[in-house]
Amino acid sequence: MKKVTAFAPATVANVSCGFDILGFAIDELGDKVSIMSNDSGRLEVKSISGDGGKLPMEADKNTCSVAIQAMLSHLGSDQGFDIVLEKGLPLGSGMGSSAASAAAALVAANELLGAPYSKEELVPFAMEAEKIACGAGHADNVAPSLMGGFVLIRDYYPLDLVKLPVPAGLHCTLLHPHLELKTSDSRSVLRKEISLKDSTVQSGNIAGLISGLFLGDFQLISRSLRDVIAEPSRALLIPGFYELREEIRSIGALGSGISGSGPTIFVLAPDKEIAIMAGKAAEDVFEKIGLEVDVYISEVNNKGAYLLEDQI
Ligand SMILES: Nc1ncnc2c1ncn2[C@@H]1O[C@H](COP(=O)(O)OP(=O)(O)OP(=O)(O)O)[C@@H](O)[C@H]1O
Ligand SMILES: N[C@@H](CCO)C(=O)O
Repeated sequence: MKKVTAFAPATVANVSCGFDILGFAIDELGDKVSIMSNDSGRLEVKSISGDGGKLPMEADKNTCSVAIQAMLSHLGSDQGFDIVLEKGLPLGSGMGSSAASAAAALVAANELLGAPYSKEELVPFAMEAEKIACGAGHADNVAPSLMGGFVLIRDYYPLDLVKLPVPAGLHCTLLHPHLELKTSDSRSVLRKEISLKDSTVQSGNIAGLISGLFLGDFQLISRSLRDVIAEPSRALLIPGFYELREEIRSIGALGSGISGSGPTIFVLAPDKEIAIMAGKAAEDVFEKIGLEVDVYISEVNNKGAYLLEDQI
C-alpha cells in the first residue's frame, strides 16, 4: 500500500487589521499527516501523537478527516483512507493548529488521488474542517497554510484568494505564553457591530498593510499594524499584551498583535536580529507576570504545505 506524508505550517491569522481576511505562514512549526488508502470505504483516524490525548479520533470531528471527506464528496469518490496525525502545534494557541492538520491531510490525500486539485483549490475543503473545530469556516489560517506566504481573502462568497508579496528581510517572532484560548471562545467576545469610524480606521490600515507588502515599505507596514475590531476585546484575555507592545516598538520591531485568536502574540521585524531581541523582551515581560513563554523565530514561509516522502 502506498503511504503519503505531508507537512503543513503554522499560520498567523488576522495580522492585526485583517480580521478573517489575511494570514501568513511560518517556517518549520507545523503538523504532519500520513495517509494510506484502505478497502473499507471509510476514513479512519488510526493514531494521533503530540496532542496529549486531547484530540478526537472520530472521523466526523477530526479536521484531517472532515477536510478529506469534503474533498471526496466534491469528487464523488467513496475511497477510504487510514490517517495518522503527528501534531507539532500546541492546541488553542492561535497558531492555526486545526488548520495545519486539515491542510496536511488534504495535500497527502490529494496526492494519493492523483492530484486532481491545486493547493488553492483545496482551501474550501479545509474551511469545512475549520467549521467543525472553530465554529466558523474562516480561511485566514487554512489558505496560507496550504498556499504559503501572505494570503488575502478578498471575498468569501465566492472565495477569492490573492497571494501577496513578502518583502525581503521580513521576520516574524511568535510568542506563545502558556495559556490556552479556544478560537470559539475568543470569537464569542467580539462585538457584533462596529462603528463607521472604526470601519474607516480599519480599512485604512488594511489598505496600508497590503500597500506596504507590495512596496516593501517597512515603515508603512509598521504604521498599519493596528486593529480596532478584534484586539480591544481579545487583548484583555492576554496578560502583558500592552506592556509587551511598548517594549517591542522600542527595540525597532515593526509592531505586534494577536496571532489569530490568541494567546500567541506575533511580532513583525525588519531583520533577524530584531526578531531575536523581540523574543528576549517577551521572556522578560512574561517572567515578571509569572508566565512561561515559548519563542519561535521565522521568516515568512512562501511554500506552504508540501509532501514529505512517499513510501511503498
Ligand atoms: N486535528 C484536529 N482535529 C480536531 N480539532 C483540532 C485539531 N487540531 C486542533 N484542533 C482543535 O481545534 C480547536 C481550534 O483551535 P486551534 O487549535 O486551531 O486554534 P489555534 O491553534 O488557537 O489557532 P487559531 O486561533 O489561529 O485558529 C482547538 O480546540 C483545538 O484543540
Ligand atoms: N480570523 C480568526 C482566526 C482564528 O485563528 C479569528 O480571529 O477568530
